[in-house]
Amino acid sequence: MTTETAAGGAPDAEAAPARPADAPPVLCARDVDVVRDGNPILEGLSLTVRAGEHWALLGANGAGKSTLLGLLGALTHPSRGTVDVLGHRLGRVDLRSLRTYVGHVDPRHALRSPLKVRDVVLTGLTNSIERVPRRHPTAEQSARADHLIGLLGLAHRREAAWPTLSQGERGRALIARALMPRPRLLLLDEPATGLDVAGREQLIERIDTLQQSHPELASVLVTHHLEELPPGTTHAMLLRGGRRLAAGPVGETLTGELVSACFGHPVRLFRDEGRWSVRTGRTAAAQRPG
Ligand SMILES: Nc1ncnc2c1ncn2[C@@H]1O[C@H](COP(=O)(O)OP(=O)(O)OP(=O)(O)O)[C@@H](O)[C@H]1O
Repeated sequence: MTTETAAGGAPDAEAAPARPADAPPVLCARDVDVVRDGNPILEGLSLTVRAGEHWALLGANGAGKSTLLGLLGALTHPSRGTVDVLGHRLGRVDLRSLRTYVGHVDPRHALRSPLKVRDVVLTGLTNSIERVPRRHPTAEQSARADHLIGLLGLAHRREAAWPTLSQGERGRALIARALMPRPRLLLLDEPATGLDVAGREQLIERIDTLQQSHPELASVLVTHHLEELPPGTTHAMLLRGGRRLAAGPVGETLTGELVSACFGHPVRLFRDEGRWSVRTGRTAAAQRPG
């Protein structure tokens, strides 16, 4: 059954079960500003992500989503405020060591050589694009790579060369790669961009399986499209102009009113079997019976 999500903040009956509020924070950003070339990109942002939570980061083009993801992934420092990843403060520890705890899936992965899927997944151990010469995986690491390839639905493509993969297969291979070092946090930057319907649905299905098989893993997924959110999404942050418009459990944040304000366009939200869909306010009103 499709239901319109609550406009005023009532919990959504289909929302994923809430995690205990005292689960340990995987990351904690407090009052963060990012300034680039004198321009404020993020202003006064705070966010706490706990083990087992799956956050959606939503906002229009230029809202600051990728910049925030770069901070959470220990790729950059804030200009003001603090970011703690698993209790380690950015600026006080080596960023490379922090990245071991964070799996960052970027669809713009710049691999040029024809590595096989299995070898691409194994580069997650060295956090490198290409294979590191003279580094050979252990039997346990190879077995883990095969396990993750199966989990992401790519067992039949294990020996395929990277350039022959479809975009959807590449996206799933990159998630398997990001999981190799057993991260506590998975960051997904617009993972469904450019996928056809089948590719998108396969991706969402695999993310769903992953969330169920790794209950302690936390994730933050950036997207412009609510249709791309996995049903296990527990929380959402809405960004507008580098500021936090709303953040919290999906039942409170993914409402027509807040999403309309986030994108600057009137929309209505519907939820069916855990998945969201959006229609512009006017169209949805015209289709209402009676
Ligand atoms: N190094 C930089 N110098 C100046 N401005 C920057 C820099 N990096 C990003 N910006 C600006 O900051 C704003 C936020 O960029 P960001 O890429 O984080 O947004 P986004 O929400 O991910 O956008 P999109 O949805 O289009 O990918 C944009 O206006 C962008 O032009």
